Parts: sequence; structure tokens; C-alpha cells
Amino acid sequence: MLIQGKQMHIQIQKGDIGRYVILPGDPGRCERIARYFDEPEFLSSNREYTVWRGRLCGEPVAVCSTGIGGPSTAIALEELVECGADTFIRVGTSGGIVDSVRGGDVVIATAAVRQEGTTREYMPIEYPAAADFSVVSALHQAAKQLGYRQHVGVIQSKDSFYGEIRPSEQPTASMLREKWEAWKAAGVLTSEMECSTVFVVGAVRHVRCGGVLNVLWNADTDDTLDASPEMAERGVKTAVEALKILIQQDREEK
Ligand SMILES: O=P(O)(O)O[C@H]1O[C@H](CO)[C@@H](O)[C@H]1O
Ligand SMILES: O=c1cc[nH]c(=O)[nH]1
Repeated sequence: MLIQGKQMHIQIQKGDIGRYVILPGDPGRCERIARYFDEPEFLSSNREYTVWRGRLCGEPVAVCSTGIGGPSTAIALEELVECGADTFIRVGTSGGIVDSVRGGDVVIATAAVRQEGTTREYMPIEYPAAADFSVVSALHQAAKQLGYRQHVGVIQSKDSFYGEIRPSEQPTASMLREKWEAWKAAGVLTSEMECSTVFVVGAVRHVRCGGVLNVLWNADTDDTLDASPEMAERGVKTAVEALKILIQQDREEK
């Protein structure tokens, strides 16, 4: 929705950005991510949305924060698509669910459990929140080249951060624990809050989306927080390298 020529929330317009966008949750991470671009340039800051742009392999790229959770993420994606973007990589933090996923690992999401409310207003719950195959492949290749310990598979997106961290304090404790154990038994890798929205809104708007998550800890086996700068950069570096791979592939396909 345009207000005085700019998208109402992200405060940019068509022509400001190109096809490729990195989506962190935290607006504070946008500038750091933009430092990986050539010619980084600040575009806007409004509410939880901060936008920077630049170039990779000569192609226009951008970074836009989504804020925490589904509603603000859906708004960011809708408005970025209206500005002409069609390829998105979410970069975020998460907490390992299965025992093999540990602090410092990188997880590439092929799909997300829809334990949130936003995407139910887009598609019935039977519809899967699946990432785009070409974006997943590029992320996998990028993490491999960078030599990171990576996992590729299904992740969980939920609405309640403290429902994950302190389930026993919620009136819904038994439901939360039962679901967590079910995800774990099925090999769900890690828990975060925005991928399912990115994937479902992206599918509905016919754009390509994927996600790469830094793992901060494993909630069940090790709650030592790994928040070192090097750890936080892993997902970002993976996303940047994956965008370069996609840009080259798109040029070859033209
Ligand atoms: O690191 P970001 O992208 O914010 O992602 C994770 O961190 C936040 C919770 O602390 C949620 O947004 C969750 O998805
Ligand atoms: O455990 C975690 C860590 C970061 N973000 C989440 O949503 N969960």
C-alpha cells in the first residue's frame, strides 16, 4: 500500500531495490549485513523495518529487517514484492530441537512447521510452508564452500518465544511440551519465528524464498549461549554467498 509514493511500512518505492533481498529479524543487523555489499547505502528506517541496498556481482541487492514474528514479516515481504523483489533469504537465530543441532551450527530450512497464526490467514493449515528448491540448493552449496557444520531440513516457526524457552511457566505447558517432543521425534532441526511466514507468503506471491539460521544453543542438551561475532556472521556469510550463486545462475539462464 502506497502512502505518498512509498510503501506504507518499509518506506521505499519501486526502483529503490532490485530482485534480491536478505531478511534478518533485527533492524540492528542490517548495516552489518550491508557491509558485505559493494556500494552499501542506507535507504530507510521505520518501526521494525530498516532497509539498506548495495550490489553483489554488479547486481542490485538489499537487506530489510522483518522484526519478530509473523505479522511484521508478512508486511515486509508483501511490500518488498510490490517494490519488485522476487528472491528472498531469511537470516536469523534459532535454538536447536534435535540433539544433533548444537550452538554454532548453521541450519538451512527446506520447510517450516506452521506453529503460528499469520499464515493461517493466507492458506489453510494443510498447505506446507516450503522453501524454494533453488534457494535451498544455493544455501547448501554456500555453507559447504564456507566449511560450516550445517544441517538441511525441516525447522519450526512459532509465535511464542517464551513458550519455547519456558514452556513449564505457561498454562499450555503440556500442549507445548507434547508438540516439542513430536517435532523432535520427527527430526525437526531448530526453532525460530519467521521462516514459515516467509515461505507461505512467498509461495502465495510467487517469489523464491529460503532461510538460513544460526543456532544459538540446544534448548534440551546445552543452554550455553554461543553469541560470538564469528558465530553470528555464519548465517550472513552463507546468505551472501548463496545470493552470488543465484545471481550467476539467473544470468546463465537468461
Ligand atoms: O535472529 P532473529 O532473526 O530475530 O530470529 C530469532 O530471534 C528472535 C527471538 O529472539 C525471533 O525473531 C527468532 O526468529
Ligand atoms: O531458541 C531460540 C533462539 C533464538 N530464537 C528463537 O526463536 N529461539
